[in-house]
Amino acid sequence: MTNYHALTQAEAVEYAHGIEDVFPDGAQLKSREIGDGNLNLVFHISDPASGRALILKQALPYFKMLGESVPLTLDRVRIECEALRIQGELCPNLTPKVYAYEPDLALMVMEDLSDHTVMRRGLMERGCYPLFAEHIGSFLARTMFFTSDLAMDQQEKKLRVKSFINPELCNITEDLILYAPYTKSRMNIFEPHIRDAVERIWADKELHLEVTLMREKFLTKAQALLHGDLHTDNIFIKPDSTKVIDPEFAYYGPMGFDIGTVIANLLLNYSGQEGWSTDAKERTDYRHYLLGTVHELWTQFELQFRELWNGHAADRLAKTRGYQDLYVARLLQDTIGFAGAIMLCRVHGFIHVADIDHIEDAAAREQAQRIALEIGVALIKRNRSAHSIKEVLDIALKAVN
Ligand SMILES: Nc1ncnc2c1ncn2[C@@H]1O[C@H](COP(=O)(O)OP(=O)(O)O)[C@@H](O)[C@H]1O
Ligand SMILES: CSC[C@H]1O[C@H](OP(=O)(O)O)[C@H](O)[C@@H]1O
Repeated sequence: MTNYHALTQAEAVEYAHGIEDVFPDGAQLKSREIGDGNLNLVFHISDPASGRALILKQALPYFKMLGESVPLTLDRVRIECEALRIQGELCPNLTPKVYAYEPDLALMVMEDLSDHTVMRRGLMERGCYPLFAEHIGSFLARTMFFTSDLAMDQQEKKLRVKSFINPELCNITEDLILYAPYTKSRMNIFEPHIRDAVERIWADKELHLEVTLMREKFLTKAQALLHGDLHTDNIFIKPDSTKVIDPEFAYYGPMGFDIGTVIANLLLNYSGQEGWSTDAKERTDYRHYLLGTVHELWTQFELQFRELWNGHAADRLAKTRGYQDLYVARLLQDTIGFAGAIMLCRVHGFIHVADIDHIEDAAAREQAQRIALEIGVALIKRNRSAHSIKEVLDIALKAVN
């Protein structure tokens, strides 16, 4: 990438002028850098006169949140664009349109989704999204079924796996989610008031074995093309629309990781409710809504996944009696285990979530952290014996009662 340099606002505007069919000729464009994520520059470029806008996202060759001394591959933009292309073909209404990809500058240009809300923010304001479970169930079922060996020619799938080898970003997950939280690593960041709970996690050998088995799956199970980072900051939402962004962590991995990430983020918000409302009924009602969404999400996913399997499976053994049931049962177990691991790392690991960290009252924040740790540990320990999504709801209810 010899021509690579990080764009200035003025260069971003100039680049945006060249994108066809978005802005009228001679538009006076404005630019704002809105990148509040951990890794990239994001410019919002708009023409106030026509009301049109686009997003220009550029990767930096290092971890934005850690500084220039910690390098990070620019190849992640290729991965993100290619994943968005595949996801866009399979779920056109659930992904942003991509207008341009410029490998030399490690940038992409896409549809502006500012008319949607970032889902984490929406949940923190107790928003309800009646179509979310169906939409995300469809996204998960379609993107994962059609990229798996169930639906693809096995030779083509292997080439796909090769083009989504994403070692540096996978390494972030392998270390920060599936290793450090179980050790006295300096990558763990947590408040002193939960040290006793964290030390119990560090000492829990039964838990460590379960996480080791899940880590093995993440390292070795090339089951489907995953989004790889499907948390609620990467979902844009409004009552009638859901859009999934930012698949730069995409790789071929175990399907349960993506489903588990969505569920974990709903349960992290669930854990933080004491911090967001002083009204007990309001908290209970919203928790009820969140658990209903977890249940409906899995139900929708399972329904749609089975329908796709029955209508489109290409693998010559896919119709083997009992295979589909066993496959779905194992998927649920993986989902539950990964959901638990993602919850723990977002409480005492390196990267946290605003649903809990932004609670101002220290006692309410501590309560939220303890609830999330309790649910996370219980989900991980249940992963290999679980038979129903209802077990997740029971674990979550027990933690707040
Ligand atoms: N298509 C989009 N429309 C509107 N805002 C966006 C869009 N893509 C990203 N953003 C905003 O830019 C910020 C960072 O985006 P993201 O892709 O998550 O970057 P990172 O990969 O660094 O986390 C977030 O606030 C996100 O909401
Ligand atoms: C050290 S980066 C860790 C963290 O950052 C990613 O978040 P995002 O790109 O959405 O800001 C991802 O969740 C990783 O776990």
